[in-house]
Amino acid sequence: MPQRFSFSVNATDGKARTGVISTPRGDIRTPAFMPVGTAATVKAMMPESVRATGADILLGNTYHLMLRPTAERIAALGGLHKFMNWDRPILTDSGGFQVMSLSDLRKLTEEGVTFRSHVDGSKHFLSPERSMEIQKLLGSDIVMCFDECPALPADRDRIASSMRLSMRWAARSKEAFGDRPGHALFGIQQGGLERDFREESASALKEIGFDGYAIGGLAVGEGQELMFQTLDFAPGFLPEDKPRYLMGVGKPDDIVGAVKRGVDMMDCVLPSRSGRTGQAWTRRGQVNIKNARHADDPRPLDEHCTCPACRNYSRAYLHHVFRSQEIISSMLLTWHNLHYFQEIMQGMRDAIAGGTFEAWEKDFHDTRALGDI
Ligand SMILES: O=c1[nH]cnc2c(CCNCC3CCCCC3)c3[nH]c(NCc4cccs4)nc3cc12
Ligand SMILES: [Zn+2]
Repeated sequence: MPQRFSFSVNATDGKARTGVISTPRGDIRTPAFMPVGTAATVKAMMPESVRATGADILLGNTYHLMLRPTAERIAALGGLHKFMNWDRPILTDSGGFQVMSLSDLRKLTEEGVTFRSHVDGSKHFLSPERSMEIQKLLGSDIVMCFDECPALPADRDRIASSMRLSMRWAARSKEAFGDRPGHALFGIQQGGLERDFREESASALKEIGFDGYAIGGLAVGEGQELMFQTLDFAPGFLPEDKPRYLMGVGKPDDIVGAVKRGVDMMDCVLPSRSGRTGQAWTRRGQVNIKNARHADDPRPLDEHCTCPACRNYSRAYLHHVFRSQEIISSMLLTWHNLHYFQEIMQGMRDAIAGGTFEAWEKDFHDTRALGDI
């Protein structure tokens, strides 16, 4: 078991790369999709089920865990891996993004952010230093810098000043992180949709030096076309030999387009959250199991899928348990969606390794165009 954190690119096809991130807690095959484990659980899934879908790594949520049960309590209980019974790699976010999108009564200064908990209104403070301390208490393997993600649309001055604040916070994050062999710290590129600010941000991060580089500030309402337009240049400013993590993405076609443009890692609540709302993602598009058209349908969600939901249950059953708000509904649809997202990642890893990414992408889009049967 390696005691260090390292990344090796094993094959490329155009800008797309496939490789492995080695960590003391196990390998992460890239391109990788990271399921979100918000309050120390991937909702409606046991950890062994998450592993069975093909996940090598999952996300822990600093904002939620610092409020409840607190990072100190998780540390006293042996850390997040032990607490949630997941012994493979965990990436934790810095908490900054969620503070800005979930909490109220926030005050943002150069120092950091003070805010009130959305749980009980108690007062809290986050800064690069406090975020590093919390993520260390949680014991995560990949730590994210404390950054600010500006809401779009924003004018160039706002984008520039926000990005420069995040770069100062990145330097403070690195300083506070210290030297932790086997643990990684990822910087986060900002700069909105602006080529010059993306380049300035990448240069600042490379100067500081990180184990991996995230692309932040996207998937915040700009739409797929503008996101792809930005991804046509933003990853290229980052080091080739380090992992690139696109934050908060996305729908299956967003994920494919991002990998095509050189992204190695992604996270999104979509497969788990939409599973709980009855939305199934399949190779032929989305299936809303709530729709009456499924009530008598004996077929599986997706006859090609090997997940437990598709192997053992009919659409009629899934329709019934969703309508009846049975707990198994969230379990089966979440399992299916995570399984399908991991299948897309495995398909791309194989296609890049075989130099057939273009053909794989064409088949991916043609099949979705057929629509659900
Ligand atoms: O610049 C960013 N800096 C830091 N985090 C970002 C995130 C959160 C990524 N998922 C964290 C997870 C941690 C564990 C709990 C779940 C989130 C983003 N998510 C999105 N889009 C999806 C969006 C989600 C919500 C609104 S937009 N763009 C993002 C941009 C940034
Ligand atoms: Zn399935």
